[in-house]
Formats: sequence, structure tokens, C-alpha cells
Amino acid sequence: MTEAARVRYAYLGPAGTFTEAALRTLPHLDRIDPEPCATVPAALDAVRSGTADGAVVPIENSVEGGVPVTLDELAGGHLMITREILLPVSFALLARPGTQLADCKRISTHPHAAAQCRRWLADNLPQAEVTLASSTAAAAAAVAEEGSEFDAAVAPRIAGERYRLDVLANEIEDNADAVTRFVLATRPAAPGPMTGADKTSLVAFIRDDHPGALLEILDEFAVRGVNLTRIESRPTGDGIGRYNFSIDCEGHVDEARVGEALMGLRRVCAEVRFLGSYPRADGARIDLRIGTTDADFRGAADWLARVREGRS
Ligand SMILES: O=C(O)C(=O)Cc1ccccc1
Repeated sequence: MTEAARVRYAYLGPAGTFTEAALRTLPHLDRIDPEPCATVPAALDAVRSGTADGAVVPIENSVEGGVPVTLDELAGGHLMITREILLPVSFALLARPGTQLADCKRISTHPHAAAQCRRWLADNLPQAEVTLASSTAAAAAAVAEEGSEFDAAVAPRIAGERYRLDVLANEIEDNADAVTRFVLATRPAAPGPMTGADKTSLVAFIRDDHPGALLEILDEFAVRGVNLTRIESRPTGDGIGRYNFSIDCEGHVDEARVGEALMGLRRVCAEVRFLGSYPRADGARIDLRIGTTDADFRGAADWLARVREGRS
């Protein structure tokens, strides 16, 4: 019997980030070699260059919305989403042993953590200055350093154990139900098989700026009964006012309604980048609208063939 191949997955590190916690929920963890990277682009570059087989990166959270750096990197191409992971996130205020809450004047954390604890920080440490770090665990590691310029970090509680910091306050998030969505990105390949509860991600670039351009994109989904789970515009970087649309929808590219919507987009857009079809993390199966099942599309195609052959 051959031993199952090991895979190397880069992630937004260092050890102790929420991203690492998300990676550790993946199946077949015993075959995964996790590789911490300092930034999201570094983790994704490791995949592009072949140093890593995949990368786990944050893409969206229920409070702050999309993670711009991840959306922009994925829009740049050469990567595909193979899996999504949902992780509830809770934050702690971590400091070197002996530090009191009142001593916390300089705090460091990831921008999304700062945003999700904004109210708590304003209420409890109104004078504190927050400096942004590349990740929550990087902030915790910086606080732990001898002679650190920071007094505390907002990070996962577990990062406190790793960097030997005390928990000064726990569950400091403003919204107790906050969830972050992570994706596993790999090099492009044929998407995995349909599971019946899937999502598809893509980026649509409009052909030229004109009235109704976004409506045209939405129409391609709407008329085929494809529900969107996220849509946001991101600047293309080519000039002011130039945007692409980063979209997640329900369904798999192998389903007729999704495939047809993608073909429709291909006709009306300058470019469509397919970013993958993958199982949805919540496993939710959706009720398809009447007229949008694969059988409905097949039936319509058969009917058209008969019309064309004069057999209708
Ligand atoms: O910095 C981290 O720990 C991350 O993994 C990014 C992040 C930050 C805040 C909420 C969710 C993910």
C-alpha cells in the first residue's frame, strides 16, 4: 500500500492566527504540513511558485465584509478556490505578565480585529493608540518581545499561550456572533465534483463603463435562478472609477444554471475569471426555482433541437 501524499499548505501566520485555527479544521490534517507566511500575498505567492500546494487565507468576515488584499490577489489570477472554511472568531486582550489594563497605551492587532473590537476598545481603553499588524499573532509576538513598543495585542486567546502572554480581557468583540470565512487556494485545475451544496466564485470585468453594466451582470444570474452570496466592487488599479466585481454564487459550474450564467457573463463582460466551484462550508442545500434545474435546461435544449429540425 502506498502512503498518502503529504501536502504543504501556506497560511497567514505566524503560528497562533485565526487562519491557522481555520487550517486546523481541514480533513486529513495528519497529511498537511502547515507553513506560516508573514502576509496573504506571501502565502498565495508560495502557491503560485509551487513552493506550497495550497494556501489558507481569510477572505470575508461577517462584520467587516471582504478582505481586500485576498480579493485583489485572487482577482489577479493563477489561483483557484478549492474549499471554504467558516470559523467563529473571538478576541482577547493579551499582555506581558504583570501588565494592568490601565497600562495599555499602545495596542497592536490586525485591521479586522481592530474593527471587530472597536467599541470595546473605545469604552475600555479610550486613550490607547492602535497600531495595525499583519496578523493578530504577529501582534502578540511583537508584544512578547523584550522591550516591545506595544503594551498589548488583540488576538485569539490561544495566541496568549503560544507567546506566553496573559489574558487581560476575554471575548472583547463587539459582535459575539462574528464569523470569518477562509478559503483554501490552489493552482488552477478542474474543479472538484459537485456535492449538491456548492458555491462558485468569479471576478467579472465590465467591457466599458455604461449605464446598467452592473444590472447586466446581475441579470445573467437572476434569470437563471442563481442566488449570489457576495458581490463587491474592487478597483482594478487601472485608473480612477475602474472596478471589477468579485462575486460568489450558489451552485457548481457543472450545474446548467450556473454554467449558463457564466456563459452569459462571458458574452456581456470584457473578461470573466473563474475562481472555482467548491463545497459550501455550511452544507446548506437550496431549493431551486421552478424552471432552473438541470432537467429543465436539458428539456429546453431538446425542445429547441426539435424546433430546429421541424419536429416540434
Ligand atoms: O490575524 C489573524 O489571526 C488572521 O487570521 C486574520 C484575521 C483577523 C481577524 C479576524 C479574522 C481573521
